[in-house]
Amino acid sequence: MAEAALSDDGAELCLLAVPKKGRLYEKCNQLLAGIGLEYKRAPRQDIAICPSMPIKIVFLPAKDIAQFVGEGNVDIGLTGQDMVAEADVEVKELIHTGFGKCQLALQAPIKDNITDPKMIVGKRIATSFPNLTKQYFASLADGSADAKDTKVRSISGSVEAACGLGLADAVVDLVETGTTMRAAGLEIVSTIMRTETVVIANPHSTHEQIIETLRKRIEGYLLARKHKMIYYNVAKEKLEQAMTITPGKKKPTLTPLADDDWLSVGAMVATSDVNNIMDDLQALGASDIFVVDLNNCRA
Ligand SMILES: Nc1ncnc2c1ncn2[C@@H]1O[C@H](COP(=O)(O)OP(=O)(O)OP(=O)(O)O)[C@@H](O)[C@H]1O
Ligand SMILES: O=P(O)(O)OC[C@H]1O[C@H](OP(=O)(O)OP(=O)(O)O)[C@H](O)[C@@H]1O
Repeated sequence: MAEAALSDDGAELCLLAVPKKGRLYEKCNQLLAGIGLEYKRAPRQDIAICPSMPIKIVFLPAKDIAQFVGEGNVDIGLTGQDMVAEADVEVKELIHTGFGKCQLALQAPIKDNITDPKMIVGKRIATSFPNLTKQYFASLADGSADAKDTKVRSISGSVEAACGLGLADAVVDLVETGTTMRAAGLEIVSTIMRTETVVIANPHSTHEQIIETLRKRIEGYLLARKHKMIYYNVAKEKLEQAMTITPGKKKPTLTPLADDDWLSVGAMVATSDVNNIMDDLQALGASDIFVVDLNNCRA
């Protein structure tokens, strides 16, 4: 266990790890701002203290976050499920954030026409996920002698280039849009796992209360990001139909208007549905339809 970080008054600080660069950096930074964790980070420093909570933020490579949270050096962190699986550590998965979605896939050159992952057993694989790759091939080969012959070479970046360079017959790497894969002349042979960014915590952390506060704040922030508030006026006789279009999270809020035959309705709606909902309400005869962004919320 690492030496505990202390606040000015000597209390132990909860360590929160976020990716220091790469794909997840910007999204995680927005999330920190959204949950009120402002911090000052000196140039080139990977540690920052939060004035508003007894928390020290550590900026680490996404790969190390899973390892450090699992081993208890850090209390809570944000990283990919792929990194957690690769590190093979025991962590509590607190929240699926819905961002950083992609898949870890076995990819081979299109020209080789590999139709079954078993065709790659015994060949050379390049990856930055050596543990998951070895496990995958062990399960594929059912313990046959060929499984041991599959050579897994660990490389840290630009994995897709390995086949073109003659270093490997196939690669295991992340695919989101497939642009990188196609540019390298590769195609997916099989999906090893689907992954997204998760909030993880060490199961034995002594900072249970702070972790719980962070969990609630992050959940509220993510819920707000996925929803908007819609407000509109509707004739009382159309209320029942309007409520089927906007049922709200529990129920919509109804407010009387100066005109006894009409009501004002407020309801939470999914961001992805908001335009269809406005179309449907307008077609029903609702008027003065407004949509308002949510900064944060609690269910
Ligand atoms: N193309 C992608 N689309 C969505 N999520 C991704 C993508 N690539 C990576 N991720 C997610 O982001 C995590 C970190 O990936 P990233 O490549 O940024 O890490 P890194 O290796 O630490 O950074 P860098 O590549 O800059 O060294 C991955 O473990 C995965 O969960
Ligand atoms: O399917 P796509 O949308 O093309 O995304 C996949 C690429 O994204 C990641 O790399 P990244 O661009 O983060 O850089 P890296 O190779 O340096 O890790 C991953 O390692 C792939 O190379």
